Amino acid sequence: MSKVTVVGAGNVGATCANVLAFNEVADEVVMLDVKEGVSEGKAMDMMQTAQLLGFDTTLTGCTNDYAQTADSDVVVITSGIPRKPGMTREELIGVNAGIVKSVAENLLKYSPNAIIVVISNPMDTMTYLALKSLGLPKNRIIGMGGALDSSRFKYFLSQALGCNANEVEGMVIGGHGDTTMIPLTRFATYKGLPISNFLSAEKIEEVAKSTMVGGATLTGLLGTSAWYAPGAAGAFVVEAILHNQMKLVPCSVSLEGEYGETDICCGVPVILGKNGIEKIVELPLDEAEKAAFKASADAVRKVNGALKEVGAL
Ligand SMILES: NC(=O)C1=CN([C@@H]2O[C@H](COP(=O)(O)OP(=O)(O)OC[C@H]3O[C@@H](n4cnc5c(N)ncnc54)[C@H](O)[C@@H]3O)[C@@H](O)[C@H]2O)C=CC1
Ligand SMILES: O=C([O-])CC(=O)C(=O)O
Repeated sequence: MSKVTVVGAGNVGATCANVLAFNEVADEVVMLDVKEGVSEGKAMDMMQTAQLLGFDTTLTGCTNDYAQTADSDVVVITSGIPRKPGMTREELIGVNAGIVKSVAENLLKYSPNAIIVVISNPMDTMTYLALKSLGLPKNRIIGMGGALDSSRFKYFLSQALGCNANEVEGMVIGGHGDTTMIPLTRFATYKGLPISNFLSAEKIEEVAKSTMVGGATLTGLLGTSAWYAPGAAGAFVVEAILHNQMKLVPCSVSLEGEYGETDICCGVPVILGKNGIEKIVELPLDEAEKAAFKASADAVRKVNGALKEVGAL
């Protein structure tokens, strides 16, 4: 029996739980939120789609009752506030650091062997906080950002190419921030061929810029940040772990010398399998890409510095 807990049954958490159930990724999905009745209500609503959609996963909800999350294989943390138009993700640190820390500690009490997927923003810093405060091996702490950013990159590429997004390959590494993301345009392909065969340098630059501000654009349109693709990206990462898929996915992970960085969680390609991070994959970056990664890591490290100021570390 496989079990996944999703903490935070708001926009992202509920969507993630819904995708996990619809795709029968786990036998059991538990949602937990502090808002009385919300997780229970959303779980019941989703369970009433089971015969319509034809899934067997059992969904339950609870209000802050961590006993219900016991023995989860994977836990997903989405609790915390989202940004509003005009804000950066980094501005959320003051509120979200305390929430993520206490949620992670509670989860671990009941699921000591769980792999932890952090989604709450600022995600790289929240992942670093989980790593530092829980003291777990680094393969079990995974920040979700790159899966989403890469999916957006492929969307914008497919729009520019006029093709289906499944026909393109592309990855985004670096921090999950408006200015820290690095869409790897040099490695992006359309049917295995470099995109530079099909798109002008200006168009490729435009795609990269749209990708980087993808979350901010949606926040401007929606009044709060996005949830369909973020929830699906969370479920995608959970599935790769739980089903031991050995997929290559950019995730925010603890770096110990890889990409020239230490004491930081930042987005790099990793192989995801039953142990969480099975391997960090080092790409042959050129000088410009290396410089971009260093600048991105420096910016993430600066935000991590604020964890002390807000009393989280
Ligand atoms: N890493 C990524 O790629 C993405 C990250 N996010 C982040 O995910 C987080 C959630 O976003 P949304 O779901 O849109 O927000 P939301 O406001 O819809 O949901 C958040 C939920 O967390 C709950 N919550 C707050 N404190 C809690 C606690 N101590 N224990 C349990 N539940 C608690 C709230 O009651 C609420 O239901 C935000 O920080 C957002 O910035 C959003 C999209 C993508
Ligand atoms: O934009 C935000 O604040 C939420 C998020 O991380 C995303 O959608 O990429």
